[in-house]
Amino acid sequence: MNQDVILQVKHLQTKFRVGRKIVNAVNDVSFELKKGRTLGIVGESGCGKSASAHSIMQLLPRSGNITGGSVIYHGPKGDIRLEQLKRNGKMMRSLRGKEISMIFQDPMSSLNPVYTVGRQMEENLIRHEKLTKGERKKRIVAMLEELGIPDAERRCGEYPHQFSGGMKQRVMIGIAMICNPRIMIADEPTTALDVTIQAQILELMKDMQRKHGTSIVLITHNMGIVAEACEEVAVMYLGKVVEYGTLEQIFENPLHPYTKALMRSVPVIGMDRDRELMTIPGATPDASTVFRHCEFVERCGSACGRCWQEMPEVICMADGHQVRCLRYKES
Ligand SMILES: Nc1ncnc2c1ncn2[C@@H]1O[C@H](COP(=O)(O)OP(=O)(O)OP(=O)(O)O)[C@@H](O)[C@H]1O
Repeated sequence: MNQDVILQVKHLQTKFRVGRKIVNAVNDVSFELKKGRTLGIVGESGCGKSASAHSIMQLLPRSGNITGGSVIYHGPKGDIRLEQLKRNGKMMRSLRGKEISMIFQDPMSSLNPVYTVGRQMEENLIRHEKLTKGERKKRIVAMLEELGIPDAERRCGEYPHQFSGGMKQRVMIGIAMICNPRIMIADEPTTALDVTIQAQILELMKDMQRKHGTSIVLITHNMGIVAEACEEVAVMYLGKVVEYGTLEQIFENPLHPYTKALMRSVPVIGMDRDRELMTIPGATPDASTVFRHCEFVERCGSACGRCWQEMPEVICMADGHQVRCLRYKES
């Protein structure tokens, strides 16, 4: 095993039961998170990004279950198989918020409106650290200052509705970072924010990473955000990782037609001004469909007869770049 890897997801499978249907939300997903780096998980809505994150954190709802594969956390006390832990067992509770934290897309629904911001930041400290009330207050104020929230001492006594959207998201980062976790999973942390604030929040996360050495999994549907913030990238489509590599590999030599389509769908700094932004035709199929051929075939501009007959396996290039496509050379 590579010493630099902190989290290893191998052939993970997660299914949801919806009535009599089985939804294959995560279907043979593998990736590695390296220490102090940011892995981007990117793909359209419904491709299984959040289900992957919730599987790692053991935060799946009752209807969801990990049915295969493994999630190995290389922690300070040795390796822990997270998928084997009870969702609310002692070990998982001791890791969640302390060593592995998560920030969610919508701060409004994640922050509790009836508690002050300081009280909500204090919760993780009470749970995981042996500190006096005064020491906790000091840590919270220092964290809010680090997050660029002016007048931190006073503001930690205020309620979420007294904060702007961007400030609320800073608080969410504060809650996630207060115990200095080794891993932070950020699920679309900037989606609800306008573009300037988005950039500030991303910069702030990178800042925190530089200062604290945090490893980040950044979930997004936006290739522009991947380009700005990530070092490694997993592109997901319908529960599978269809392309995986370093940022350079993915951006300089995209191999999967879906990755290429995603890139054409967002403006990226430096792109030709006259180039039109494209949408990907069609919609993601229902995740309960059982496929015997490539899941992307109906939306793919490069598909051939074989693509309708065979399920592509992962192909690994000599430089480690991976793709799940029969036509990656031709597309
Ligand atoms: N609680 C649930 N019950 C049933 N199906 C679910 C549940 N949560 C997610 N799914 C299904 O699992 C699949 C993956 O969903 P997931 O939320 O992981 O996608 P996503 O890529 O995170 O999308 P988004 O960007 O919209 O958050 C989808 O088909 C979705 O409908």
